[in-house]
Amino acid sequence: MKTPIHVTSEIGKLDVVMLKRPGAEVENFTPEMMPRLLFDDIPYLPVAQQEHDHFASTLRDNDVEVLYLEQLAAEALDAGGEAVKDAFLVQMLAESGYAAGILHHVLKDYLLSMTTQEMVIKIMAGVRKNELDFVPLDLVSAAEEQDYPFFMDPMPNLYFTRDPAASIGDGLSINHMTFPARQRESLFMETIINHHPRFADQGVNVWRDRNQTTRIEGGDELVLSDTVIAIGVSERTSANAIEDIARNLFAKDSGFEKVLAIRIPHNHAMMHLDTVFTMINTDQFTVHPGILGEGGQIDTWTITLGNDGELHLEHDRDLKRVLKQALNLDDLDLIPTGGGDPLIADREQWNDGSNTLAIAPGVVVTYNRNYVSNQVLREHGLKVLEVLSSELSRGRGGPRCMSMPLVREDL
Ligand SMILES: NC(=O)NCCC[C@H](N)C(=O)O
Repeated sequence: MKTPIHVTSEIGKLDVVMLKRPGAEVENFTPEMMPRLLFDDIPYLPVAQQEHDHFASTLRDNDVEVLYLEQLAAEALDAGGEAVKDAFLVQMLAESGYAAGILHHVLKDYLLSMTTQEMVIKIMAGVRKNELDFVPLDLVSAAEEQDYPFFMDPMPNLYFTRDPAASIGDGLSINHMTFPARQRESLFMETIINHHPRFADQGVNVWRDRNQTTRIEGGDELVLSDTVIAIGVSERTSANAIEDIARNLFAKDSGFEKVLAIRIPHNHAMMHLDTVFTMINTDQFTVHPGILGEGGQIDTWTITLGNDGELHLEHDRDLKRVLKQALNLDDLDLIPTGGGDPLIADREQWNDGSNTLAIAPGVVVTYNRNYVSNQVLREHGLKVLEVLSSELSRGRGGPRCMSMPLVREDL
């Protein structure tokens, strides 16, 4: 059966992708809230939307079917019926701090007074206290910061559809994310997989669900081939989660036989592996020179299933050697962000210069602002499709972060 999720590489011709058009959530907050919401600035929404539409039309022009998270979520809830919508709301409210109590009921009634699509958009955008004709007088509310403007926080990072879930082979991981600002996001994807007619009962495997305590995010999950995935050991993805998903992939007949764990610095600029390293052709990768130590060294562990049924880990510090072995390549081209100039590399990495989205082998979508890295990619023979990036980049994610491939052609 052809499954609605099928991704056996980072670079196979992209057929179907899921995006989220930035909505009110990307400007519905104060500067004070930015660090907690993992944003470095407040985007100008109309321009962010224009830029995102340009990104989507670049993909459509290259024969990619573009689906939208916000639409799929509403369709899934409608297809599921009253009970599914109710259960979704109960869970979303619980995860927003309202498992019970008067505010649980007030917020639920408010959200249910809308159409399903309006409700989904409202949950994403956040619910401000001044929207409701209700002043809570209970003890829990009294203990809260009275001036705090929200009952339910906005989810500005939703347009980075890459992270709450990751397509791997004929399935996906639905992720338990690291920071509270993003943890509710994966509930939308779980709802879509379970109830949207395009995905429900269509043989989609969930390799790892969101009801886990260990942390993993899609920006750290790279499908290098139909047998190998790379996972960043990062600020957002823990070693325990990597071992857990490796065990599941090996046990569940996924086709994957090798997991390369790659340790990257743990900081906001390099929060995921795909902010510093992406695959762009059968033998070409972008890499931010700042993650490599002396002589291009970086800690990697190749994880396989040992004959004893336990995970077997092999440590190596030579990234090139590890990739060549795992992918059976004689040589490969690690293309440095910013052409290797440390200042340009740091500047362009900050604006997602390493975060390329391959839509076919050797064809990548990048932000236009990273003109040095883009030129270097062209010099290495890549076809580079540039998209607009003044406002979208303020959320600290690039074209790979803003896209969740659902179907790619096999290589
Ligand atoms: N895959 C990615 O690197 N996604 C970018 C996520 C940016 C977002 N502001 C975050 O900190 O989670």
